[in-house]
Amino acid sequence: MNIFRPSPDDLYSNTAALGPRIGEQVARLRGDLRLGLSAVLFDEASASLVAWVENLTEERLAAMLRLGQAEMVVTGRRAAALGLYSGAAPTGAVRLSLQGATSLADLHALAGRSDIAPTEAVVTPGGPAREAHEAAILLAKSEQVLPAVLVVDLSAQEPQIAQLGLVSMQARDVIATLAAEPAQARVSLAKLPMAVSDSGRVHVFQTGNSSEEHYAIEIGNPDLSKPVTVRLHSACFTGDVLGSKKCDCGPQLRGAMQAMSDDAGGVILYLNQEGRGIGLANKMRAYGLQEAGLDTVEANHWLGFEDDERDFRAGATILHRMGIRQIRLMTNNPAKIAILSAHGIEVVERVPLHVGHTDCNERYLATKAAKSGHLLP
Ligand SMILES: Nc1nc2c(ncn2[C@@H]2O[C@H](COP(=O)(O)OP(=O)(O)OP(=O)(O)O)[C@@H](O)[C@H]2O)c(=O)[nH]1
Ligand SMILES: [Zn+2]
Repeated sequence: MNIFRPSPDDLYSNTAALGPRIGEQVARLRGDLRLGLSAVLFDEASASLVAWVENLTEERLAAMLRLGQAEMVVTGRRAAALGLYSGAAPTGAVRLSLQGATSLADLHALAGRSDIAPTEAVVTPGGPAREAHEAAILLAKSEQVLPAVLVVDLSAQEPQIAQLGLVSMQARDVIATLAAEPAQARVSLAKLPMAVSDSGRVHVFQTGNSSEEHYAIEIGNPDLSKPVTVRLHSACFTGDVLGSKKCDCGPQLRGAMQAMSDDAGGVILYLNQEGRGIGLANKMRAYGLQEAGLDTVEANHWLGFEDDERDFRAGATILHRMGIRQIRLMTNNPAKIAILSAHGIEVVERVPLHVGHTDCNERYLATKAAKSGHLLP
């Protein structure tokens, strides 16, 4: 009789499969940093203890400061907003030396919290940013947290820190994982009668190793084998749900749905990239700054973000998964056409979508045309 007995090698590989893969380790890392825990990031020659300023508590800040000289790492955009560069802002992460005692309120103000009093704390540019610094900033952006990180070099204390159960990773692996386009798995699909059309279906896609979800909404019965009318829409809670007059999102969403229903149907890709990818909390901070006179792009920069932090590759991936190859794209944003085309979707036609202009969003739309390349009517 042939009895299967796993060899020691099989047993080892079976057990190894239970352990976290790199993408899963990054997911754990993001979870820990969001909780306000610190984590250890290794690069060429060093180990850095990193924590996001926005999520730090007084107690953990004090514990980090006791370990050694702490530095803050921000983006070039934020460093420029702090007045550290007169010319163009450097790209990527920038190290800042903290001079003297630094409280949590000081760090929050340096990070760009526009809702708290400005700080008297003095900062000066530090040495060149390392991979660990870049990784910590990318992680914060990926969780829609202000890109500002407290860092302590761990060269001396590494064995002591190893006892604490903090997540540790190679910075290079974090950077590579965050740059990769994650898989999109369709987890559910059901019919949904809507005001614009009795026939419609909602597909829910979940993104590998993160809590992100995107939706594809079929309006009517589009023939997916022919060029499909598609709207690649980014979530806007204030516009889509509240009917905000500060942007054109709500009217664009409803206008696209109506046009699809009036024609041969279509697909709305509703990507959860609130606030051009900076999240609702930061979008509201940006609105606060806009009340003080900044435009939509300047406000993003002031908070340390780029003009547009969205990754439209998810849109292309979802279209491929649905078997859609050719589209008529309803948009005024050439960047959307470029990314979809670069990822194997043929945009056979651009359908302009100029609706919802109000006195309140005149400056917003003019700024998008002037600075972000949006096409005018
Ligand atoms: N950061 C930031 N985001 C904003 C602001 N106003 C609107 N948004 C967001 O901007 C995004 C607009 O999305 P879309 O309408 O899909 O994109 P678009 O780039 O305008 O392109 P088209 O509408 O297709 O021409 C949404 O995620 C909104 O939440 C703002 O002042 N600041
Ligand atoms: Zn909006």
